Amino acid sequence: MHNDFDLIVVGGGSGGLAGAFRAAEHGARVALLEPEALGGTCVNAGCVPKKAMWLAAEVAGKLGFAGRLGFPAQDCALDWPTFIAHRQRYITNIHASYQQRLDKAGVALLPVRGRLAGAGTVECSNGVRLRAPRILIATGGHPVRPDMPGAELAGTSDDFFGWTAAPARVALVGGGYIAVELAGVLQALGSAVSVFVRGQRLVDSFDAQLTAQLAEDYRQAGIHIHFSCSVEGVEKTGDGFQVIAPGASELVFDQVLLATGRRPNTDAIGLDTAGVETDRRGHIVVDERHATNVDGIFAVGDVSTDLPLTPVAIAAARRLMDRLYGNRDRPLDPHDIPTVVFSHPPMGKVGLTEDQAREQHGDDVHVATASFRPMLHALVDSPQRSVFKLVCAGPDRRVVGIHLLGEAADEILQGFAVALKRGITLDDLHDTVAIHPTSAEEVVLMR
Ligand SMILES: Cc1cc2nc3c(=O)[nH]c(=O)nc-3n(C[C@H](O)[C@H](O)[C@H](O)COP(=O)(O)OP(=O)(O)OC[C@H]3O[C@@H](n4cnc5c(N)ncnc54)[C@H](O)[C@@H]3O)c2cc1C
Ligand SMILES: NC(=O)c1ccc[n+]([C@@H]2O[C@H](COP(=O)([O-])OP(=O)(O)OC[C@H]3O[C@@H](n4cnc5c(N)ncnc54)[C@H](O)[C@@H]3O)[C@@H](O)[C@H]2O)c1
Repeated sequence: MHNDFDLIVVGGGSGGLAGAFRAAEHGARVALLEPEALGGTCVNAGCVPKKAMWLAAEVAGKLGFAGRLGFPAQDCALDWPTFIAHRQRYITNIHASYQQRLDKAGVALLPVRGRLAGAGTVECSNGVRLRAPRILIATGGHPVRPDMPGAELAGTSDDFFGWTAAPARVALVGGGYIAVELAGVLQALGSAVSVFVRGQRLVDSFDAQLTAQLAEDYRQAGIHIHFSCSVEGVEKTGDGFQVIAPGASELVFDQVLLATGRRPNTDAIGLDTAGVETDRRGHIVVDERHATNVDGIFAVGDVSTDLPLTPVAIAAARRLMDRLYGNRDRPLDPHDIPTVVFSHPPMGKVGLTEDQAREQHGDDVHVATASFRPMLHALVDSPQRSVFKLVCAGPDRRVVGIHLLGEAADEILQGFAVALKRGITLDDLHDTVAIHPTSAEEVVLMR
């Protein structure tokens, strides 16, 4: 049977683009199917616009300190339209850069939706059928709305990125990455923020001691967090929206955002036709080499059972293409993946939390913690505290977890994540001379 391409990639987000580029580098003839803007969630409605808003919020926080440090007081309110023009120009440049790179790499970019029509065949939304011996599914995911009355009155993170002003009163439903990140941004940019969390703590995949401090930092910043509070619906009132939840009956909001998780984009992509297996939440089941149960069909990124983070999608796609076309087989290690919540302050982790370490190593766990005020916060007498924590295990006190909450945690973690992966011990950290005065030095000084 005639093949049009060596590889068809369905989805031009983080994973799909990385796979298309790497396969083309190895000489494969690649078609990339993407009906929307290049870059997918990360570039258009995720990491990139979110980080831009986070940076604006950081600047707002610093401007708030300026008056207390002796700088002349000034109006710190953000002019959203101006900032958004900068944000979107940055994103447009990313699109242009991807387009140029695809052209240079000889990848055929087709602005269509794809669906599997049997092994080796993809049917495009314009009716064209393409054939290739290998297909990569990288269709990502979308926000879910809980099944409750009035859910359609609320927005999601996708809607947030369309806003051109900070609403005066915002409710966020959820206690995960997105709820915590958007709560911090909106409060810093002038909204009065309430967060409704079903459970008893924020981002519960992170260390409990750090998330408790983050909740306290948010409380000090004026954010109202309602823990153990299940939202049962949203209603329109005279001048806004009400969240139906215990203790919320008096509260009215201008906007309600649902940040209650995401689902994979697996509907209508022909998985049944091709016989591709999914798990109970609809993610495509892949093995450690990102192969599905069907020969020649692979999946990476949020559509798969992998951790839904951009660098994971990219690393998985590159390694897959190195194996398929470059004769180099290095499966992605799913352990010890560093990750940061862009809260205010940011919170990062790599490896095991203290609880996980105790489950795996019993009593043979040593924990070192530092809780301190970063210098700028001490200078302006702000109550915000940093909490850093090392989790070590075994007789040689190998570092199995690093947890950082505080200014610059997002930038500090990456280098220490390399060290953890290389198997360093607490003694190795103590043998390293500190850089003073920094927050990072606490990592090598903690006992
Ligand atoms: C608000 C928010 C903030 C985030 N912040 C971070 C962060 O700071 N750091 C981080 O690491 N991760 C972050 N993430 C997660 C990150 O965005 C995702 O893990 C990443 O984008 C997944 O990449 P992907 O390639 O799997 O899917 P996506 O980037 O979602 O790309 C999928 C692409 O497939 C296309 N597509 C869908 N169906 C079809 C079809 N049938 N045919 C053709 N194309 C199709 C879509 O249009 C889309 O462009 C964030 C996510 C959100 C929502
Ligand atoms: N900085 C980053 O790297 C970053 C930022 C944003 C998103 N992401 C990725 O995207 C994924 C999705 O983010 P997210 O925040 O949507 O999901 P999440 O899984 O982090 O959090 C979902 C939250 O919603 C709550 N929830 C679920 N159903 C609910 C309901 N019916 N009512 C009330 N609460 C409910 C959960 O308890 C949880 O607190 C993350 O897991 C992460 O991998 C990463």
